[in-house]
Amino acid sequence: MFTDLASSSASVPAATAEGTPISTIIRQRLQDAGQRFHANDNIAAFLNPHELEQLLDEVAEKMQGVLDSLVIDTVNDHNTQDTARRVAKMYVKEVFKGRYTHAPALTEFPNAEYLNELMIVGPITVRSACSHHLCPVIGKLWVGVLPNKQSNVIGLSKYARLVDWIMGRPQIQEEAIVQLADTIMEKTRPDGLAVVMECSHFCMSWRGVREMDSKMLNSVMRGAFLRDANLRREFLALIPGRNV
Ligand SMILES: Nc1nc2c(ncn2[C@@H]2O[C@H](COP(=O)(O)OP(=O)(O)OP(=O)(O)O)[C@@H](O)[C@H]2O)c(=O)[nH]1
Repeated sequence: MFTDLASSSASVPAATAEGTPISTIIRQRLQDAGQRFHANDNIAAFLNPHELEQLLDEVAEKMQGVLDSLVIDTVNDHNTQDTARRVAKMYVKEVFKGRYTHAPALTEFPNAEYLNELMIVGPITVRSACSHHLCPVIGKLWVGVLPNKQSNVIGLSKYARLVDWIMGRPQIQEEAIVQLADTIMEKTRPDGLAVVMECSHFCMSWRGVREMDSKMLNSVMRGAFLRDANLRREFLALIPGRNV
């Protein structure tokens, strides 16, 4: 089970300690609140809005240190002069922004016809990075939902927004799919939920074992999909062109 820090109501005192790195201040808040801050945890509730810029500045400074240690002449090499800041921006505001921003708002519509038929959305693009090497993890996933007759339904695009939020953190695929399923269950309370994910891990192709074609496939079934083998079969049979 993962902690959704974004939905917690932790109070966030403003940074006061002059000269203390902003990451130290944020980490202290998390520790004081007893909150986990693994790579795939969301810590938005522990940051004041302006602190994201301060965090970006700090990461850029440390990234410059990495480039210096890699013996890259960032002063004279026109290609790398702004690389430290570019990489910091990419981490904090782009590829890992799912750690630092609150969950997307989910527009709900009344389930006026009390529908509870199977609905599938996908393929939804997965863009993430592995927690081990911070190498890209790129793929797609499908979500199957058996809505509850009494619950509201959410807008279709919101599944893709939730995927973007959960995958926009350093992840491992096994934990990512569970985190996503837990979040969809918590926010929509369907009778059943199925998720299938298929990803290429660049840590296995670009580097390391350099295996270009292998992918990781995994699935999570909840509620009615766990109990009903026919529903499971129907979902898996309806996923269009998964292997194309
Ligand atoms: N189970 C799982 N493993 C992953 C995932 N993403 C990356 N990995 C693996 O995590 C492992 C990290 O292994 P280490 O042995 O610590 O790192 P390494 O020495 O660089 O390993 P190699 O990749 O084999 O060169 C590698 O085997 C990766 O393939 C994921 O989503 N799930």
